[in-house]
Order: sequence, then C-alpha cells, then structure tokens
Amino acid sequence: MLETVDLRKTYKTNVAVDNVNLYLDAGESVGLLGPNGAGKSTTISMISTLLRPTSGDVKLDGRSVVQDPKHIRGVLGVVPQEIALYEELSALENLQFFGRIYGLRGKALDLAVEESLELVGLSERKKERIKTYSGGMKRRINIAAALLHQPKIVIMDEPTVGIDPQSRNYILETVRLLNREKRMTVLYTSHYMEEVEQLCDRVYIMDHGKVIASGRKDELKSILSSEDTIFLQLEEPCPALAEELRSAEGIRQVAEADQGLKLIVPKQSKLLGRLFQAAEKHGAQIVNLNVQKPSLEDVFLHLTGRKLRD
Ligand SMILES: Nc1ncnc2c1ncn2[C@@H]1O[C@H](COP(=O)(O)OP(=O)(O)OP(=O)(O)O)[C@@H](O)[C@H]1O
Repeated sequence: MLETVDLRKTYKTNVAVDNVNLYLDAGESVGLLGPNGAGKSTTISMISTLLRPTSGDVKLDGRSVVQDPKHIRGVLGVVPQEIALYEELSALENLQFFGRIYGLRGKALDLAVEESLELVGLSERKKERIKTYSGGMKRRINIAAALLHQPKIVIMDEPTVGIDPQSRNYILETVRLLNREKRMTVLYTSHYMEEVEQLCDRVYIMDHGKVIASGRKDELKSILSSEDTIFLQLEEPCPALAEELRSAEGIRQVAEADQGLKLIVPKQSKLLGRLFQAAEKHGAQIVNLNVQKPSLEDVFLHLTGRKLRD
C-alpha cells in the first residue's frame, strides 16, 4: 500500500536518511524504532510530503508521491512530534479550525470533531482552552486533529514522549483501536521499544539514517537465538567493571542499564564465575543477576553496541 523506495535526504555532508526502503501493507501496524537522530522524523516528513527527498521516492498504491503529492494528503493523517495547536482557543475550536482546512463543513464537520474527541477521551473538556491542558492532553488533541478526515493511514511521530502515564495509556489504547477495530494502517515511531513491542506487528530498526534490521518481532528476536541477555543489578554503578567486561573475551556487548549492566553473551557460556570475580576485583556489589528473554532493545544493543536511549 505505502512504500519508500531508496529514500534519501542529505543536508550538506550529513546523510539524515540513507536509502531507506519501508513497506506497509493495508491494515498493518508497523513500528519505526531508533534512537534520537536516527532519521525517523525526516523519513516521516518525506512520506507526508513536507520535505522533498534528495533522491528516491515514496509510493502509495504504486503511484509516486513525490510527483503527485495531493494523492497522499487526503488519505494520510500525521501526528507530528511538535504540538501544533492554538493555545488561546478551546479544543473544540481548534478541531473545528483543522476540520475546515480538510474541507469539512456543517454536520460533517460537527460529527468528525465529536468522533475524534470521543476517540481521544476528551469530549467532556472540549470547551476548555488548550493553554489549560496538560502536555498529555494537548498531545491527545494533536492526535484527534490528525484523524478528522478519517485517514486510511496514520503516522505518529513519538506521540508519548514526556507525558503523564494516564495520557500515555490513552494514546496507546487509541492506536490499538485505530488499527485493530478501525483497520487503519499505522506507522508508529518511537525510541521506546516497549511501545513498539506492544503495538506493532512488524518493526524497522533505524540507526544513523539506515534501516539496520527489519521483520516481525519474533523474527528480529530470533537474531539473538544463540545468545543470552544477562542483567546484572549492582548496588552502585561501577564504570571500571563495565570497562573490564567490555574487553573480556566471550562477552559480545555490555551496556549501562537501570541499576546495573546488561550483557549479551553466547548461550551456555560459563561466564558467571568470571563475572563475580571481576565484580569483586572492582569492589562492585552484585545485588541480583538474571538471564532474560531477548527484547527488541537487546536486538538493537546486539546490532549497534549501544542502548536505544543512550
Ligand atoms: N533541517 C536539518 N538540517 C540539517 N540536519 C538535519 C535537519 N533535520 C534533521 N537533520 C539531521 O538529520 C538526522 C536525522 O534527524 P531526525 O530528526 O530525522 O531523527 P529522529 O530519528 O527523528 O530523531 P528524534 O527522535 O530526535 O526526532 C540528525 O542527524 C539531524 O541532526
């Protein structure tokens, strides 16, 4: 349905997006996962015709979006990272304004506004001015604005960054509903791998402008089928221990984790004794040690040696 073909964007010497090929089938929920600066927003801006590619193309049902941008605008809803609302107007007035831009009038406009307010759970507060809303509520109205024209495809650019847990849950539920019940095709970008794991059928992992891995979640995790992920919880952070383990033979990756270190090691390696010895040598207290199932975050760590949120 929607694809990018060798999509590329350069800024002088900086390659923001480097020959990216994505494909979304109708009704799929696809995650675009990558750390800050990976090129996710630039990719989305090119798909939504806000930015012209340096080379390559975006195709909707086989038709070039670069040559015929109008075609995609009617079927695409984009939720940008930045909140784009008028603070002095109420939520209702904002949505009426955006609805008119989409060409909606009269009863059709009223209905579209009511439905999208309902969807993001803010019908009861629709008359309050945006400036009185929390960051999370503003984001929910931002989402409602992108849905007014009932798009077939919705692209969301990190919609849950820096918001309260209630709004975050609401947004995740809304995305699920749009995809599973309303059969909308969703492209969801995030650097929170838990969200992508929860919401998406298929995932593209980007880093430094390139897609470095893609596939269904289970396929991606099977990259780590011959590895174990060990989480080492420490009483205090110990950079010297991390350093030693990074250069130790048989340990593939070492990354800082909440309250400790995360290691990727070959399965059944007999490393535990060495871990305890190294910890003792550097005066680090191991509080807990467990072997975990691989997550998408671990796949990223395995491929790049870094954590998604470094
Ligand atoms: N207008 C611009 N001029 C120059 N460089 C840019 C411009 N826009 C983006 N870049 C660069 O392109 C790269 C990709 O940025 P992009 O915003 O697409 O990443 P991202 O994955 O969306 O990250 P974030 O989560 O921080 O938005 C970065 O190195 C960024 O500095």
